[in-house]
Amino acid sequence: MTGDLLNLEGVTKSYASGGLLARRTFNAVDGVSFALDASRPEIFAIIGESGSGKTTLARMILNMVAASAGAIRFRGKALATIRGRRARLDFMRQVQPIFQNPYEAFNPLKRVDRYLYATARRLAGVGRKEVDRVCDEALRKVGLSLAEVRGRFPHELSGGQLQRTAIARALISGPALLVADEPVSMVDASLRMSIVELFKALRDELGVSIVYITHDLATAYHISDRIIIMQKGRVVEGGDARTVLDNPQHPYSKLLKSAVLSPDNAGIDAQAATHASDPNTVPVNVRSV
Ligand SMILES: Nc1ncnc2c1ncn2[C@@H]1O[C@H](COP(=O)(O)OP(=O)(O)OP(=O)(O)O)[C@@H](O)[C@H]1O
Repeated sequence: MTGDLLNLEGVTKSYASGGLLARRTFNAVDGVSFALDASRPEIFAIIGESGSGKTTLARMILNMVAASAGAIRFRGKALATIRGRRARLDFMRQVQPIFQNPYEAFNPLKRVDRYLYATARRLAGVGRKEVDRVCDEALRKVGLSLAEVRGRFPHELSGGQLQRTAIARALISGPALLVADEPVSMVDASLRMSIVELFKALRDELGVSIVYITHDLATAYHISDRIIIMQKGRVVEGGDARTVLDNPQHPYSKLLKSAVLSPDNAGIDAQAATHASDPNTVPVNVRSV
């Protein structure tokens, strides 16, 4: 397929802040632009400290929150124009979320296979007789099987197994894009690399693109094709992951780099760079890098 899978142009999200008497607005996300090519599946990392706007951006890409300005297009269609149940379901089939905490994503009182079955039946429209096979296939793509998770409650699986199950669930509808918001930060450090390695396999074997949101530079360096670095809602630097992280230009990126680079350090985060702020930073259009 040619053209952009995902295209963001000047995407901004404003919120009100302050009390009634000192009301003002601030931009949680401020003029972010980038595009993913439909013909080249990739892992695109969005990196930044807490409060830099990553989750807000993810929620806009998932069409859970509307942008205040700018446009997000998926396969050429502006998300703002998606109306009605059918169009929403169609979008959800193609763009699936992976959330940070798998124990929050699954109700503790509900068996996890119920989620897989419901997704297969309702979202992917799988017939009753095919449900087991489809769920098993999705689980096998993440290194599990239906036999391993059938009848289990969330607490009966490890954090890593549960996050894999969440990824399997996201794969059932055959999405072209996964938006993974801090998908390994609640997973044991020893299992993180195996889950991010799984993203690489999904990219290479299934052709799925992944927006990987993280403050963990080690995993981002290890698996990403391209990255953007966000600070206070703005993109301060972006481009090829290795190029940016090997030779960062922005003071904030330089501090991030000084914190981590080895995959063995997969727990070090970006918070150390909190003070590398430069309020005069000009937003970067990643298309041009
Ligand atoms: N619904 C909202 N109303 C008001 N402010 C909000 C809302 N959602 C987010 N914010 C603010 O927007 C800014 C960006 O938040 P966001 O959660 O996107 O950052 P983040 O980079 O994902 O941080 P974290 O890693 O801690 O989740 C923060 O200052 C946050 O307080």
